[in-house]
Amino acid sequence: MDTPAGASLDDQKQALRKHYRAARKNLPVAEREAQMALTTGHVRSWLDQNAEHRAFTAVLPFGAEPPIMPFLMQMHDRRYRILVPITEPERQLSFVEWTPGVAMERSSVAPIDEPVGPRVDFRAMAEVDLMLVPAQVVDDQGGRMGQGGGYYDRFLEKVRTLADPPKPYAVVFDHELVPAGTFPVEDFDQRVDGVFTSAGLTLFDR
Ligand SMILES: Nc1nc2c(c(=O)[nH]1)N(C=O)[C@@H](CNc1ccc(C(=O)N[C@@H](CCC(=O)O)C(=O)O)cc1)CN2
Ligand SMILES: Nc1ncnc2c1ncn2[C@@H]1O[C@H](COP(=O)(O)OP(=O)(O)OP(=O)(O)O)[C@@H](O)[C@H]1O
Repeated sequence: MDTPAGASLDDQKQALRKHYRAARKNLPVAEREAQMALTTGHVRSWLDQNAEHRAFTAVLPFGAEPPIMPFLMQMHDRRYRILVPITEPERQLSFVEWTPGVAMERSSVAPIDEPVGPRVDFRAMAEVDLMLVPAQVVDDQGGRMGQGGGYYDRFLEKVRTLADPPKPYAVVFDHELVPAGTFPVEDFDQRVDGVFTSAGLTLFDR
C-alpha cells in the first residue's frame, strides 16, 4: 500500500487502518461467513485438543469484524467459558463472562455495547486456555495492528507478567495476514504468537 513519504508513523497507521477497514467492508458478507466457518473450525479443534480450563477470550464483533457469533454460541453450548473485553478508563480492559442473551450496556468510554456482569482483570487469564485477539491486520512475524486504542497492547503487556500466560492468537480474514514490513510495528506493539485464518493456525517463532 502506498503511504506518503515523510508521513508520521501515526499518520501511516491511520491510512493503513482506513485501507484495511474498507477492504473488510468490500468483502461480501457471504465470503466473510464462509471464511469464518472454516477459521473457527480450526479454533474449535485447537481448543478441543489443548484446553485444560475450557475457557477462552474473544470479542463480540461489530461492523465488518469477523462474524464469530455462531462459533461463540456453539462453544457456549459445548460448555466453554467465554470472556469478552470491557473498555475501561485510560484504555484499560477488564473482562466479563458472555452467555447468549446476557444483558448489554453501552460502554462508558467507547461507542460499543458490552455485557453486564462481574468484571475480572488480567490476572483471570491464568485460568484461560487461549486469548483470541482482534486485529485489522497481522504480519508473518506476529506484528499486529488493531483499531488504534492500544487496549490490547496494554492488556497483553500485563498478561505476559503472569507465570504461565495463555497465548494470544489473532483471528483475521485471509487477506489480512501479510508480509512483515507491510505496516509499521512499534516497540509498544504486542505481537501475537499465532493467527487463525481459513487455512488454519499459523504460528510465529519468537
Ligand atoms: N469487537 C471488538 N471489541 C473490542 C475491541 C475490538 O477491536 N473489537 N477492542 C480492541 O481493542 C476494544 C474496544 N475498541 C474500540 C475501538 C474503536 C471504537 C470506536 O470508536 N469505533 C467507532 C468506529 C468503528 C466502526 O464502527 O467501524 C464507532 O463505533 O463509532 C470502539 C471500541 C475492546 N472491545
Ligand atoms: N503499553 C502501553 N502503555 C502505554 N501506552 C501504550 C501502550 N501500548 C500502546 N500505547 C499507546 O496506545 C496508542 C495506540 O496504539 P496502537 O496504535 O498500536 O493500537 P492498536 O494495537 O492498533 O489498538 P488495540 O490494541 O486497541 O487493538 C499508541 O499511541 C501508543 O502510544
